Formats: sequence, C-alpha cells, structure tokens
Amino acid sequence: MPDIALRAENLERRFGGLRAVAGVSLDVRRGEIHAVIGPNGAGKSTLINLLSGDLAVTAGDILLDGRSLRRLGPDRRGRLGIGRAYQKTTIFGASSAFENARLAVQARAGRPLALWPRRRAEQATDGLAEAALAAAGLAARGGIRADRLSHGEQRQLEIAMVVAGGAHVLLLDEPLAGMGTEEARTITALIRSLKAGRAVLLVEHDMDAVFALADRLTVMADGRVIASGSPQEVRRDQHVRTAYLGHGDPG
Ligand SMILES: Nc1ncnc2c1ncn2[C@@H]1O[C@H](COP(=O)(O)OP(=O)(O)OP(=O)(O)O)[C@@H](O)[C@H]1O
Repeated sequence: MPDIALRAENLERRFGGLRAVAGVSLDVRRGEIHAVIGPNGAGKSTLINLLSGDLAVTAGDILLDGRSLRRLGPDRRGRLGIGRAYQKTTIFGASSAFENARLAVQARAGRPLALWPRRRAEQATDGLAEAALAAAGLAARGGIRADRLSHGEQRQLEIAMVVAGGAHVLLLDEPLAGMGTEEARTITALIRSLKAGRAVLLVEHDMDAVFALADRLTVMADGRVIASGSPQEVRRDQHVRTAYLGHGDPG
C-alpha cells in the first residue's frame, strides 16, 4: 500500500469568476518529494495556500493520514504536522538563529513540555532546536543574529524552524527563489535530506532543481492538472512539452 500522508481531492478555489484551482487531486507520500510545476498563474501558490489552510477551499477536500483538514485553520494543521516554510516572514531578525529554532520548538511543544520539570523541558527544547539547526546545515551558525545570515541561510533557517516544529508534511513554495548557484545547491541538498520520514510538496520554477529532486511531478496549467507521474514520464509527455516546457529538452 502506498504510504500517502497528504491527499488533495478535487480541490477547487474560486476568486470571483476565476477558478484558480479547478478540481486538483494529488497525493504526497511519506519519503517522497512531489513537485508541482506550471506556468505563471497556473494555481500552484493557491494550491499550497489551500493545503496549508491559509486559504479556504471552495470545494473538495484535503486529507492528512485520512483525516479531513477542510475545516481546520493553519494553526491546527501545523499542530497536526503540516509545516510550511514562509519566505522570511516567520524569522525574528533580532534574535539568533538558535533562538528562532527554539521558538519553533516551543510553539510545537505547548502543553506536553510545559508539564515537564523546568530544567528538563529547557534541555529538551534546546536539544530539539540544535538538532533542527544541524539538520538544516546551520549547526555552526546558531549564535548569529538571524538578520545577519545570508539570504540562503535565512531560507535554511525557515526550513530548520519547520523541522523544529515537528512537521512531517512539508510545503515548500519556491524555496530557491532569488538564490545564487551555490546557495541553490545547498538548499537542494537540504531538501533532498528532508524527505526521509517526511512527505514533501515542492513548488519550484528552477527546473534543474525540480528534475534533480522530484520523485513525482504534477504539472498544472489554468488551475488544472495536465500531467502527473515520474519526472521521466512527464518529461516525455508531449502535451506538457507543448503547454509548458516548450519543445526543447527541459534539462
Ligand atoms: N487573492 C487572489 N484574488 C484574486 N485572484 C487571485 C488571488 N490569488 C491568486 N489569484 C489568481 O489565481 C490564479 C492563480 O494564481 P497563483 O498565484 O496560484 O498561480 P501560480 O501558479 O502560483 O503562479 P506563479 O508561478 O506566478 O507564482 C492567477 O490568475 C491569479 O491572478
């Protein structure tokens, strides 16, 4: 049986007369990176917003391990294990990278850790924060003020915070946007390392990264899925080549 963590069923979102997402179904399995690609305006960001709970669905459903999330807001979804890396909006610039990671652990921990003896709770929180920083390649940068980190490191920190928050489903919206080659390589390796034990949904315009990372690819255009399958299958799909990738080889 496929190990489906997150499922979108006939998802739809209208903005007035526009169907930005028009009946999208897809699965994200544990241990896999499922990339969603498509031209500008295809509905990719809207889809991520529907999955995270930042936007309400017009129709359809979202299932996390079989449980409907449709009526839950982003905070509830976060506590159930859906983590979204927002572009810098969650980082406190004046706090250190470590303190940011620590806050993310505390936000997840809530009551359970609060019931522990104070010293033990603090040690556990620190340990989880350090582990998350290490997982994001920032083990040596914990003491640096977040606003002094490079652009790429700040993106690493956002990912560390999602990991620190205990997410097992990760929603990544253009994690490579605005990155230089070296930074993109670091983040690509980081994303690859995250899929062990987690389900990753990745929206990304960098096709080199997409084809390097994706285990499964869904192509959207005009709010609909026009193709879905392995990267090799999608690459061969004539409809996709015409609609999006152009006639040339995508890379
Ligand atoms: N809040 C909104 N109100 C009205 N229309 C919206 C809103 N958000 C998105 N849209 C429209 O929905 C469609 C899909 O937009 P969306 O941002 O999801 O596409 P996208 O695939 O993420 O594009 P890009 O690759 O440029 O980020 C577009 O036509 C967009 O103008």
